[in-house]
Parts: sequence; C-alpha cells; structure tokens
Amino acid sequence: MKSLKFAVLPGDGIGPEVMEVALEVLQKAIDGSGYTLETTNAAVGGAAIDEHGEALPPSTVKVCEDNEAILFGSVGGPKWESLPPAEQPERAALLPLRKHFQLFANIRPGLLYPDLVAASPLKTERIPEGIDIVCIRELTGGIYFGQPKARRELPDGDIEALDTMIYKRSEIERIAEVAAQTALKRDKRVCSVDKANVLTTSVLWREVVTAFFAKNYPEIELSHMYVDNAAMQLAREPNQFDVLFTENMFGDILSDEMGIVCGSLGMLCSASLGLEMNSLGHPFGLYEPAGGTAPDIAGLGVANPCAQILSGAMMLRFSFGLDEVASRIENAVRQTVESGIRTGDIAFGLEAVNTRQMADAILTHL
Ligand SMILES: NC(=O)c1ccc[n+]([C@@H]2O[C@H](COP(=O)([O-])OP(=O)(O)OC[C@H]3O[C@@H](n4cnc5c(N)ncnc54)[C@H](O)[C@@H]3O)[C@@H](O)[C@H]2O)c1
Ligand SMILES: CC(C)[C@H](C(=O)O)[C@@H](O)C(=O)O
Ligand SMILES: [Mg+2]
Repeated sequence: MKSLKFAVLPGDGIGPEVMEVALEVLQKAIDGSGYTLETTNAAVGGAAIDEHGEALPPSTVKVCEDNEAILFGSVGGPKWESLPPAEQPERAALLPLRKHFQLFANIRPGLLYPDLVAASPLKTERIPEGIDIVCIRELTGGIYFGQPKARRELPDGDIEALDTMIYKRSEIERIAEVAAQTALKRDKRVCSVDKANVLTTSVLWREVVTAFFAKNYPEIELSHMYVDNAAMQLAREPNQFDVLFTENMFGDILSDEMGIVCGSLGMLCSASLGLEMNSLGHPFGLYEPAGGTAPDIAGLGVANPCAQILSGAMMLRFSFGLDEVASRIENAVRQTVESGIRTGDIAFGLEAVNTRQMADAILTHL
C-alpha cells in the first residue's frame, strides 16, 4: 500500500467540524485504490494557543515539514481577539505558515453549479449556466508582509499606524506564471486586477504583467482592470472573467465576493502552492477553505463541509497527482448538491441538512 502522508491542522471554530467529515470523504474516495491515508494531526491557531501557549508551535511546523502537504481548517475567533495583534491566530499562525513554505500562489476556483444558481445573490437570468472562474491571488507579498509595520504615538498625542505595500518584479513574474498556466488549461483569458491609477506597486504590477505575457504567452488574452471596477464587474457579470489575477489584499477581498456570488463561502476551496516539490515530485501545498471559522455557527454542527472537502480534493490533485480521485470527490459533491441535499447556507427554499447529513450524502455518491 502506498501512503498519502499529510499534516492535518483543523484549527478553530467550524475547522474541526468540517475537517472530521472531510477526512472521511478522502478515506472513502481512496478505498480500494491501493493508497492509504497517513495523517498527522497538529494544533494550530486558537486551539494551539490554548494547548501550547502559542498559535504556531515549532512542533506543528515540524509536522508540516515532515509531510507531503497540509490540509488546513481555519483559525481565529472572538476568544482570541483580545490578545495582542501579533499573537492572534491569523497573524501568528496562518500568515507565518504561508511565508515559511513560500506558498505564494493561491488558487481559488469560483464555481457555481447550474443547479445552485438560486443560492447566488445574483439574478438567475444573469447566470443561467452557473459560474466558472478562478481567482489567482499572490499570497506572500504586498501589504500583508511589507515592512515596516508600525504604530506610534505622535508628539501632539495623536496616534498613527502604518503598513507597507511592497512588490518586487520577481514576485510578480512568478505569480504571473501561475496565472498563465491556469489560463492555458481554461479559456486562455487573464484579467489582471490592480490600482495602477493610485498605487506605485500597481504601476509596477501592470508593467511587469504586460511585459511578461507579451514575451511568454502572446496566445493568452490579457486585460487589466482597476480593483474597484473589478469588484463591481464581479457582481454584475462574473462570467466575463476566466482567470482573475491579482495581488494579496485585493485577492482576499475579491475572493470572498466571488465566494458569495458563487453561492456561499462554504463552497469556496483553495490551494496555496510554492516552488517546493514534495518527496513524490509534486508541489508541496497548503489546502484550506477560503472562508473562516464562522463563529456565528461554530459548534452547531451545521457548517457546510464542501469547501473543506473540495480543498482535500485539490490536495489529492496537486500534491499527490491523483486527478481521477479528486474528480470523483468533486463529482460526488456536485451530485449531492444537485440532488437537493444542502446545508443552510445554500439551501434556499429547501430543507437544510446539517454537516453530518451533508457529508453522509457525499459519501453515498462516492
Ligand atoms: N483561513 C482562515 O483561517 C480564515 C479565513 C477567513 C477568516 N478567518 C477568521 O475567522 C474568523 C471569523 O471571520 P469572519 O466572520 O470575518 O468570516 P467567516 O468566513 O468565518 O464567516 C463569514 C460568513 O460566512 C459564513 N460561512 C463561512 N464558512 C462557512 C461554511 N463552511 N458553511 C456555512 N457558512 C459559512 C459564516 O457563517 C459567516 O456568516 C475571524 O477570526 C477571521 O480572522 C480565518
Ligand atoms: C485569516 C486571514 C489572514 C486570511 C487572509 O486574509 O489571507 C483569510 O481571510 C483568507 O482569505 O485566507
Ligand atoms: Mg479572506
């Protein structure tokens, strides 16, 4: 038996709830395939603060380093919001993990099945065929990581705080390559989103992206859009996009918008990849739902597990090369949703099921 060796970091809030059933789905999907799951659990986020006194204990980093991929839940929540900002789960665990493994390429598919259009806040006639776009978000640069970050009291008693937005040409080129490779497997259209009418980093972004595509990928149709317009266009006509390509913070904001336009954040999975390969010769990656710990429904057992399950499918595809198994999981999720079995966030008129029932239905479609 060959083993699929990955780290499991459930985190906080709905993280452990959706992780538990996602692992069952992965297990069933590989049953009889000659593979076995070899998972190692590690504490992260608020759960790790409670257990070990820090959000990202060295032992957790070690577990991640010793594995071929990371399946991540989500971190954060009201319980830890009163801690000093630098110690909070998001900043002290998730961002350092992304940086540590240089996971600069965040891939978030915005897929709305035709049967689910009623769950989108958009009018059905605007999206009769559903939605199929993908957001490529730069994940280890920009204002999230730029130094200095500071907060200080001024002589007149006022207070100021600053974040710094920095991009290097090399950082822009390496994520442009990911956008291009993604587009080549799709409709060969990339829309690069920036704020080049205001930001210096965006001026560089646009220059570098334009030159990069002209030189390396003339067959791809490249367009540029300001981020404010992109936010509006995404709500107006999402299918005008094929690959939506942008920097870190714009991608964070636009991908949540894409999530709801595609029915629910509970459906939005993601893969974060770098250049490092695992011992199997596939990209090492971190796979996580794009949404958070959903404190408003955590503990109730009603969260939508699809984003976590689909993140697991992305892991099988990218980090283990198991395309066929990944597709089977994606089909099982799709068939379940199409059969009308839905958690509350996507039920819209149908009777809502809970996390367990949703997962059971997905299991029966495998
Ligand atoms: N990757 C991560 O770890 C991650 C991502 C985003 C937010 N967060 C953290 O999560 C906490 C809550 O953040 P927030 O409330 O702004 O965003 P959120 O994504 O947790 O929740 C926003 C809304 O979406 C809903 N939602 C999200 N996932 C869902 C699912 N699977 N099923 C059903 N509904 C779902 C929630 O119920 C809520 O109404 C914060 O601490 C935030 O920093 C973590
Ligand atoms: C929790 C937070 C740090 C994170 C981000 O902003 O990248 C999240 O919102 C996401 O979209 O993955
Ligand atoms: Mg986000």
